[in-house]
Amino acid sequence: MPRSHALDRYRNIGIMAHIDAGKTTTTERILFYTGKSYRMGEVNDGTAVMDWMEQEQERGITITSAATTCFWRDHRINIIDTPGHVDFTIEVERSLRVLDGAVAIFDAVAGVEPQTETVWRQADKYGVPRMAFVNKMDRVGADFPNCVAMMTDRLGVKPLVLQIPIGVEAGFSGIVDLVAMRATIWKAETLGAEFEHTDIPEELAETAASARQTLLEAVLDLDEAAMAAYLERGEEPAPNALRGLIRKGTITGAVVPVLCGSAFRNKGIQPMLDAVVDYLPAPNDIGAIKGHAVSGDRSEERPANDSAPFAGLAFKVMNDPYVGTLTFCRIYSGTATVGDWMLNPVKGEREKIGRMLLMHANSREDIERAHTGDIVAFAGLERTATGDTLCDPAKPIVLERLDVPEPVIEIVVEPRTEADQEKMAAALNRLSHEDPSMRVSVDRESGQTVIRGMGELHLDIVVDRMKREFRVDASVGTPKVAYRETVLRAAEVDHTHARQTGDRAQFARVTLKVEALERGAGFVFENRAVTLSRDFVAGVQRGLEAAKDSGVVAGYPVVDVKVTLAGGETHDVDSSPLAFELAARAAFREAMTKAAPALLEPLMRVEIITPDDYMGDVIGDLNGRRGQITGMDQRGNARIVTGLVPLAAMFGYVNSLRSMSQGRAQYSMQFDHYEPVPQAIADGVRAKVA
Ligand SMILES: Nc1nc2c(ncn2[C@@H]2O[C@H](COP(=O)(O)OP(=O)(O)OP(=O)(O)O)[C@@H](O)[C@H]2O)c(=O)[nH]1
Repeated sequence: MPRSHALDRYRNIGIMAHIDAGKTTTTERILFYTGKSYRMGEVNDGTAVMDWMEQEQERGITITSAATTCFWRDHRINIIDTPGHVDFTIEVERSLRVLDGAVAIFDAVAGVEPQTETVWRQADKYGVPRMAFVNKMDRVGADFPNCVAMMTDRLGVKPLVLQIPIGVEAGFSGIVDLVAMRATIWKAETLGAEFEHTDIPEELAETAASARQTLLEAVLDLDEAAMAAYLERGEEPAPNALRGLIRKGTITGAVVPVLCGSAFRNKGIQPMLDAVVDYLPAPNDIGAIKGHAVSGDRSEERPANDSAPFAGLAFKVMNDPYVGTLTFCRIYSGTATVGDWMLNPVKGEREKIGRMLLMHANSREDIERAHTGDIVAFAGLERTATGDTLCDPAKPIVLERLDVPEPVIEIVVEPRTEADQEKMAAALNRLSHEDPSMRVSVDRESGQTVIRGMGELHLDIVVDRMKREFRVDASVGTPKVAYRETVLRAAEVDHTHARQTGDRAQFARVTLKVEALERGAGFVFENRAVTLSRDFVAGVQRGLEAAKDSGVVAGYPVVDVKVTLAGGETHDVDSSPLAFELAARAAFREAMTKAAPALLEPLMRVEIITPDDYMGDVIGDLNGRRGQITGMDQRGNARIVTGLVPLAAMFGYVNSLRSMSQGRAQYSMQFDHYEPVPQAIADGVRAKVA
């Protein structure tokens, strides 16, 4: 089966936005105009095509990213939906990891909101070229220039304004295209499917001319030859040449094209699709995909073409009631055919392609062959988890994994019956396969199952799915902060494990040093005991792996610590890997105790938007929550307060804020960093655990 479109006619894009900016509505409109969905869904009545998970419909938010394929101007556009809620960071990460370009949606009233900023930085990390769509131009208070100014201030980007709105709020009717220098007006009665091109309205002529000049200067700045032609001969690039220059600047990240519209009022979507085709990169614009060899650090890469060996990244695993496991994979090089064997080099397992599906928002299509640039779903793979590579068994490569954020909140779940116990274990195993940002562990002492995640909403949804999809009956504890432990100083201990059990003796002696590492460094082990055999060192490592799960302050996982095995002593007969494992565990605890152990708590970055009247109360309340105010700002007639507040003090904040402001203030919150807990609070946490 040949490919339907040449690789340069592919666009793998994501749509990113702050919650409620209108991502789902925009995606809906795209599917409508590209002919893939026959009924226009409305988020408000829960019929949106992309939001098909039960919980999503009930809660009216987009949780999982669905990949869908549509066609525009003889290009194949694969859209990967990304959630806007920060609790689903991992969904954003995994989408960004496989995208070639993104459309960022802004609310024309709110401008750049905190979550947009977060997602924007994540996209920076992956080097994803972007364009901006300023949505909701029909809303009261819509302010296009303000939104553009905020992109410069908050995101530090160079916005390239390609359109200006015609009218605003209820009078918003179309746009002026500054590249073609003409107006586009939508006919309301045809759900935005029809529009006409007209001359630029007279009252906008001057504004348009000056905006065009700004655009021209910014673009010419990117290309010396074009600039020379303009300066020396007064030649303005023709529209197509101008588009070429804009495309170049977008792909290098030098500029961010800015468009506007109103998805809800069916305006601005078709030019946005044109811009996706004109300015966002094709897979072959991105270059070869990088990875490394299965063993060792040797780097490897694969070119983006069908004749290279197959390599793809599994970026989403989900359970489908009809098909079973669906593994979404972005193909970076080569082709995949039903019946082929693939290697999962991370797991060292082979998987056979039994069935391959192309996903549309509300239907799926069985395909025999997939090509470079495609995003497909393999059905029935059992061993591959989110983030794993799939590749040609004869040419193994491991592609870079996703960054998985650390969980900050935890709950205890207890199955009601023995049968539920088994079902729960299976359900949690399955769910953590799908979602690497959710961690499950069993407390060694209490035997209780603990689920850790990114926020209250994240855990709510995990529990909800466990109950509904897997029919597990379980009691669920209240969410608690996922504390961590670390050390503030260094300490070295020498520990001997010598025990006589029956007629068998055990002996191991280790010298361990623990020291503090910077935040986010994790847990690092170094072996300097050159005389110890490899088996014994492996025993030490096993002991440390077990011991680091439960620190000496209150039994929380230990992070940002380096442990050095500085020396060891063996006995000819009585030493064994197990003896070293036990010695290391005891030595680690002893060393931690001597190295000023401390409890770490997650600090959240909080932004509150409140009417002036409640500003004092909001700040007073934040202070009472051990909050540290980091900024105050004015947006329109609202005040914006930003601060760092311990997560422990933020439970139930939504209700407090509501009653404090008569429901008029809003907030958003996201994890910032871990920090040592003040002594008095640490004592409280310890007392609760003991
Ligand atoms: N006035 C106006 N409202 C809009 C527009 N686009 C979307 N909305 C409304 O804004 C709300 C949020 O839109 P969604 O499309 O669900 O936003 P989202 O970004 O997908 O939100 P999540 O899925 O929750 O992340 C809905 O009530 C939409 O009807 C627009 O252009 N104008």
